[in-house]
Amino acid sequence: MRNHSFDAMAIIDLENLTPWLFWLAVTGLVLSELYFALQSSRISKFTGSTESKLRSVIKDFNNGRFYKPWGTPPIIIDGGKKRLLELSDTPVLSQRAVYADMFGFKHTMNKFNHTEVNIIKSRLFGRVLNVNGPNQVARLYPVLQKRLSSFLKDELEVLDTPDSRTTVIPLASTAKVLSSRLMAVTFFGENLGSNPDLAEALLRHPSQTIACMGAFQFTPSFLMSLVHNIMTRGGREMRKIQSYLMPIIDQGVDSWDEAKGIKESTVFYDLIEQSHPNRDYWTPFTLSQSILGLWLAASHQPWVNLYHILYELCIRPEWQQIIREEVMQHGALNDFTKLNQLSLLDGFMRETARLNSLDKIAIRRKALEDYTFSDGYTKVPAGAVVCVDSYAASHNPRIYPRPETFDAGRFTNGQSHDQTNRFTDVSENYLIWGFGSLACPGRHHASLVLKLVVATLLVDYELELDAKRSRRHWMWESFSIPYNSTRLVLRRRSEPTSHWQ
Ligand code: HEM
Repeated sequence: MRNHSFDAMAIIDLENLTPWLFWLAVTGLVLSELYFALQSSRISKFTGSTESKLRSVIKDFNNGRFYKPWGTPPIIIDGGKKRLLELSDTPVLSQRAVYADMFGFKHTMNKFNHTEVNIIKSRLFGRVLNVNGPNQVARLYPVLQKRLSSFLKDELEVLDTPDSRTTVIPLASTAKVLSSRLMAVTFFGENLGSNPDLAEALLRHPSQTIACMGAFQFTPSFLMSLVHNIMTRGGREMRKIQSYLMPIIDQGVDSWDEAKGIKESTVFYDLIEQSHPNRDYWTPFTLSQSILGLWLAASHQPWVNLYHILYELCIRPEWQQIIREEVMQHGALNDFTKLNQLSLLDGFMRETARLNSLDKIAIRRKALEDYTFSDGYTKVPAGAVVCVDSYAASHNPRIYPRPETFDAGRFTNGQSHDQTNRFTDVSENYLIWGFGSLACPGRHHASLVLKLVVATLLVDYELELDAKRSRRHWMWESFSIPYNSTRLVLRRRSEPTSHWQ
């Protein structure tokens, strides 16, 4: 293992924001908090309440309550399956427009057309990830095991080694780098995916995009391009990624130096092949630009899930033992099909996701024109964002008795009345993947990477939180964001089953 420091890691990595932008944002937030706090108090009570308002502003900032009080809040609708499908699949309620606005894709995705409603793209991604994906990830499993092994040996950022069996690592950044490295293999294969130059760009670009998303909230639109250029050093990583991909797309998959068998199982290969007949539309530039968007989708959620799964395991040591035994009894570590079938591991991950989703709202859509839902009542004006409350769905007591309780066995012991019970299932009572035809097509890839990491760590280590630095997450708007400071203690088990040859 070697000490390794990465500077583009947290989902909103404050160190990564240019300092003056950060302080500008903080000042803007404080002023706006004050403005809204004072505006909401009656003039007659103004002087009496000013002190307490000031105190609450300070308290909010101490508690990490960063948010954008002046933004128009999204319209939250409720509803069953039919309404969720209508929300998800109505073309004028655009998924892409929401994310393009949120992440400033026009800048962060190299001039991405942020108003397009692009069914061609969704179909291509769906076919590659959702239809072909499950078989492909299974074929890549041994390569991923190898990559995980080399990461644990050579790339783990070590904070402390109190004794020869114990290693202390940063939980959030390890989860982030590790899932990026593994996901890179599923996308770009063993050689290209492990190329250190590309791997770093693949790690940094999503972090920069998310940091830009934070900064864009305080940036007048005419300054966005400048801010983006400062924060990303002229879009260096974005251009680097495209410069690796475009020649291969242009010259075809035969020009790509990757072992046979591995190459054909990657997302990149499939994207090139499936888009080939339509190369006039999918030029090397357009396809590589879309891959940047796909990579963002693939990067920013899995690591947060990994963070929470490891955190939950740390505070439930009995479940470490239960899942470890399940993995070992089935000899599942070296057989992805078996690993994927383990119900306790899968149920633990689903329960973690039920209670710890990154976003408390789901199926965000922006109305490209005025829209009235088929009930005739719910009207959405053009430009508004409409969505559902995923927190409420996953805390419905009729579906999940004692919904606040973490019950890791819920999906095997009858304490869930949802019709689905798998981590990767899509359900109206479990919206982490969204719903309808645009539900996350990459969930099988995410599940593979998460299961591989969790099972491997459990077989080799006891997991603990470093009590001194174990804060969990803070809220930013509807997002719950892991703390960077949380430390994970890996204690090598006395009888490790050495599965690495
Ligand atoms: C635990 C990890 C992940 C979670 C929780 C997650 C969740 C989501 C959610 C909530 C959506 C939006 C659905 C909607 O708006 O209706 C989405 C979309 C998407 N996700 Fe994921 N995702 C994860 C991992 C991945 C991975 C690994 C990939 C790629 C390999 C991926 C690819 C996509 C794509 C392409 C879309 C857009 C779908 C479209 O436009 O048709 N996701 N994901």
